[in-house]
Amino acid sequence: MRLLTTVAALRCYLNKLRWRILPLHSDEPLPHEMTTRFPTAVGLVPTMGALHQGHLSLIERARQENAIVIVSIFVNPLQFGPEEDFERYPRTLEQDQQFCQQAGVDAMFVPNPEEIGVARKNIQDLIVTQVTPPSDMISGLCGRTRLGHFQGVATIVTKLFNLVQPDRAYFGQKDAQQLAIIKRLVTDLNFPIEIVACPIIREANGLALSSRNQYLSASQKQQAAVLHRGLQKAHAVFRSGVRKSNKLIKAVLQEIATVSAVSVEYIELIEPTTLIPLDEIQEEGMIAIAAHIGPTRLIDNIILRDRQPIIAIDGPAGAGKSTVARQVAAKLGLVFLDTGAMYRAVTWLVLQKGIPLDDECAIAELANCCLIKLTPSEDLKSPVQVWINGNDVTNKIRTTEVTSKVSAIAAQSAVRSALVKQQQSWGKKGGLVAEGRDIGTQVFPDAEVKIFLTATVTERAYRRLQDFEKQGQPSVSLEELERSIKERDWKDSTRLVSPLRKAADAIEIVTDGLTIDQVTTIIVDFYQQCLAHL
Ligand SMILES: Nc1ncnc2c1ncn2[C@@H]1O[C@H](COP(=O)(O)OP(=O)(O)OP(=O)(O)O)[C@@H](O)[C@H]1O
Ligand SMILES: CC(C)(CO)[C@@H](O)C(=O)[O-]
Ligand code: BAL
Repeated sequence: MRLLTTVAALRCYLNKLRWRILPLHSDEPLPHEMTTRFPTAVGLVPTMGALHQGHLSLIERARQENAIVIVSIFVNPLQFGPEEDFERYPRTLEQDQQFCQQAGVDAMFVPNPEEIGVARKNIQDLIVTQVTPPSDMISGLCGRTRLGHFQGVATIVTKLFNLVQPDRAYFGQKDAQQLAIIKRLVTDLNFPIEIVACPIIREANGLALSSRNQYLSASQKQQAAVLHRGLQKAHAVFRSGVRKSNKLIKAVLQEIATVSAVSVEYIELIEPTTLIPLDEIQEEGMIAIAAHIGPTRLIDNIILRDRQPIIAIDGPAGAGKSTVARQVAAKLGLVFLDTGAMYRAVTWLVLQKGIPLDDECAIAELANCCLIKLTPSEDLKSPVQVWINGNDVTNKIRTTEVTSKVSAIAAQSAVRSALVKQQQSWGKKGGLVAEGRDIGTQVFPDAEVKIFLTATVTERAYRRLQDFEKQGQPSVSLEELERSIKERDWKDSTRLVSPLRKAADAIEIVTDGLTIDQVTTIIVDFYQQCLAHL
C-alpha cells in the first residue's frame, strides 16, 4: 500500500494505473494481439481518519467494486466552526495505516492543509474558492448550528473529486445530510462519479459508530444508545400505520427523555434526497437527530419507507432469472419488472438504426430519448410485452443477434444510467420483482430480498439450446453456446459500469438440477421469512 502526501505523487500514481491492458476474451492469456485498453475503476473513500468499522464497511464495498481503492484522510479545517473540535479531533495515522493495509487499500492520500491550499491560520480570513450547495439543503438540520460546515465539506469533496477523479465515491448514511448534499453536488456540477451510500454500522447496543465516540466514556456510550432506541421506537410506530411527523417525532423524544444526560439539538422528519421537512410520510421519510452528551455532539437517523417490498434477482446470463422472477411475481402478486427486456429493446433499436456498437455517443443519445413500455403478460408462459418508441418488439428482442449484442450495449454507462433511472422511478412504490445484473447492487440496493441466481456454464448452455429449439431458431452447437456464455460472464463481471457481482446481503442459489418450481419455492419461502423480520 502507498502512502501519498502530495498532489504530485497522487497524480503520478493514478496516471500509471488508470488503464490496464487485458485480453479480449477471458481464457486468452497475455501477450496476445487481441488485447484492449480497459479503464481501471477507481473507488475513493473520503474520511477524516481515526478509522473504525464504519469506515471499514465503506472500504470493503469500494474494494468489491473497484480495481483501485484510495482512502483519503484529511481533517478539513474548512468544515469546523471556530468553537468546534478541530484541534481535538482524533488523529491516529499509524493505526489508520495498518487498518487500511489490512483492508486491502491500494493507496492512502493524506495531504496536509498547505498541500491542498486550505491551511487554517484564521478560519475567517481563509480565502479560497468555495462550493456552496443550495441554501435550503445547508441551512436546516446540522446546518442550523454548524454554520459554514457544508460549504467546507462541499469544497473539500470537490477538491478530492478533482484530484482523484474516481469512478465511485463512498459515503456513510450516518452523515445523511452530507450524503444528500454530495449527491446533489455531483448532479449540479456534472461530476461523472457514482456516489455509493453505505448503511450505518452500529455498536452492539445500537450506537452508530463514529470517530467522535472516542470522546465518550463507557457509561456515556451506554447512554448514547438511546438515540437508536428512540429511532427504533419511531420505526415501530410507523409500522403500526402512523405517518404524521409530530407523532413519529414524539415517539423518539419520549424514549430519549428517559436518559437525562442526553440533550436533543433537533429531531426532524425530512425527505431523504431533498431534505425538505415533511408533515407526513407519503413514500419515504427520514428521521434525523442530533444530540449532545456533555460536550460531545452525535448524529443518527433512520429511513422510514412506505412501500411494498422489492425482490432483486441478479445473476449471470442464462441462469433462469427471468422465468423464475416472473413466476415468483405471479405467486406473490407482485409486478415483474423485466429489466433485461429493456436492455434488449435498446439493443434492437441500435441494430435497427444501423448504429455501430462502439458509437457510444450515438447510443447515448438514443437511450436518453427512447420511450420503453413494459406490459405484464396475462399468462405465465408468454413474455412481458415490450414496446420501444411505439414498436412492439416483444419477439424481435429474443433473436440470437440481439442476445449476442445486448451485453455490449448494457455495459455502456449512458445506457445504464438512462435505464436505471427509469427502473428506479418504477420501483418507487415497490411491490415488484426485478431481475438483471445490478438490481440488488445498483438499482435497488435497499431491496428487502436479494437473490443471486446462478448455474454452471454447461447447464446454462444446455438450457439456451433448448430455448432455441423451442423457438425454432437455427441450431447452434452446445460448445458454441458455452463459449459465448463464458465470454459474456467475463464481460459482465469485468466491465467498468455495474459489473455483475453478488450483493453482500444476497443469498446465492445454484439452480443446476433444480426445476423452476423448486427455485420459485425457495425464493417465495425466503421472502416470507424476510417479511416476518422486517
Ligand atoms: N457508523 C458508520 N456507518 C457507516 N458509515 C460511517 C459510519 N461512521 C462514519 N461513516 C462514514 O465514513 C465517512 C468518513 O466519516 P468521518 O471520517 O467523518 O467519520 P465519523 O466517524 O463520521 O466521524 P465524526 O465523528 O466526525 O462524525 C463518511 O462518509 C461517514 O458517513
Ligand atoms: C466527507 C468528509 C471526509 C469531508 O471532509 C467528512 O465530512 C467526513 O469524514 O464525513
Ligand atoms: N462526519 C462528518 C464530519 C464532521 O462532522 O465534521
